[in-house]
Amino acid sequence: MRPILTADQMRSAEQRAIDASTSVEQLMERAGAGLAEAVNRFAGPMPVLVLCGPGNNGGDGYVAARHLAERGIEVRVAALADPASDAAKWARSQWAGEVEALSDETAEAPMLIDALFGTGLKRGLEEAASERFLRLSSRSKIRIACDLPSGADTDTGTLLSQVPEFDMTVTFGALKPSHRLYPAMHRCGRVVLADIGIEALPDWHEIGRPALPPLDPAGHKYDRGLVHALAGKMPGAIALSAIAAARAGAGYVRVSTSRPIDGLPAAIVQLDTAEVNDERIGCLLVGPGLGDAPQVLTLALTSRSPKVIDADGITHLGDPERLRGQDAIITPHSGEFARLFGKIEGSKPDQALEGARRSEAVIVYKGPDTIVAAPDGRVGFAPPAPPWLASAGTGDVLAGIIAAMRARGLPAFEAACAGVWLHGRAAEIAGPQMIADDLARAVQQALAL
Ligand SMILES: NC(=O)C1=CN([C@@H]2O[C@H](COP(=O)(O)OP(=O)(O)OC[C@H]3O[C@@H](n4cnc5c(N)ncnc54)[C@H](OP(=O)(O)O)[C@@H]3O)[C@@H](O)[C@H]2O)[C@H](O)CC1
Ligand SMILES: [K+]
Repeated sequence: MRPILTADQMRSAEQRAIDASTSVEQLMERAGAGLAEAVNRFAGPMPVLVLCGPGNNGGDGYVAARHLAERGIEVRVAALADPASDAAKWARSQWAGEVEALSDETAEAPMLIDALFGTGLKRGLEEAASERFLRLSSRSKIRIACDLPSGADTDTGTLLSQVPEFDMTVTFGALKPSHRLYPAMHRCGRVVLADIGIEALPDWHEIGRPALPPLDPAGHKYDRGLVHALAGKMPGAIALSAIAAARAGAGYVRVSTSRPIDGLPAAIVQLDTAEVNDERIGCLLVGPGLGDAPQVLTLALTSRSPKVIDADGITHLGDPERLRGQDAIITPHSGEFARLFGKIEGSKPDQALEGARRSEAVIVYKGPDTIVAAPDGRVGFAPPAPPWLASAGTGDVLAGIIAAMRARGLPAFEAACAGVWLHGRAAEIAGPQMIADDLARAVQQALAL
């Protein structure tokens, strides 16, 4: 799993490396060399224009320019301003070529490397600089960002000025929150992580392929996890969740429903009773299609089993403190999150963490940039998911997959992360014209790959 550090945490990690007798220039040399290596592998020997800013991001740009030129690549460098830091001055002094001043006359090149600003960006780019940056990037065939696309705030995903779409972003030591937060994440292209020898042991990471517990050859259906779903007024939604839970490998899926649900596979058992204190339940699932039936949520909260609470279940909670001691995972989108927790300041991960602490629940905060937050401070950031996931019923499928992961024995945070990853992978497999029913079936393939 790739670590994620905020700008401040990155500066501290850099300082620890410096205290352990690595110089900033050494770190910059590794960063620029890593950038050049990634550029060369990704795009091959294409003429390059490197735009360098005044700080250390610009310094990385000068180093990369030198390494690319040493590989025989045609490189031009245009500077927005003179280097302001000692390390950037050093990097520029090592670049033997010419440095043009970035102006309206600067000519484009087939490849653009943006080393204007990185984690030190404090405000949007000035108008003239922004126009030149956008003009040159629109005229290049391949755009590569050094550390971050210039204009993207490091920690929040916000764009402080206009940011073009990049093909690749090469970052150093750890990813930054904006590589995985909307809207900045969708400007980064592929995010490549170069090792510069700093240690990052963070609580935040990018969600990767889950490690699922191996199946016991002698295990029975309860060992593989019993998901018990509680239906409400619109049983189609809980049917999608139940199918997804079964396809995600739960050994047994049961649905308590007051009326028979059409179209459920025969393997999913329908019950007209709701014994929620059966100790064999690995995960209780409530909320999809619940509608105006808050008593079903109240019943679920009397159970000692782990639970996933989604959709109307979240709406009926009212007070997040009801979740304390419940071993719950909740899966709100931004509207549900705001209704449950009210206004919380800060970035999306800051808000999700505050919500997790208040409720003692693991929170899957959904959106174009889904994140998972745990009360102990861990945050998982989903890799980009296909845009066609935004269709009816896909949230029900996610809740079902997470319930299956929990019932299969993963702890709450890991189960939520695994569910989010499998959901995105299943959407890629199901393809752009998928409906939620296809997504539920594709979970099976996502697990097998
Ligand atoms: N952290 C590490 O381990 C390493 C990081 N590297 C690279 O360094 C950058 C971060 O470098 P830093 O110098 O801190 O910041 P930037 O290069 O992003 O920019 C800072 C300079 O830019 C000025 N500034 C900020 N915003 C603007 C703006 N909108 N317009 C004009 N100028 C701006 C700022 O000046 P101020 O006077 O405003 O403070 C600074 O001069 C990181 O992203 C990596 O790429 C190292 O190379 C290796 C180790
Ligand atoms: K940059």
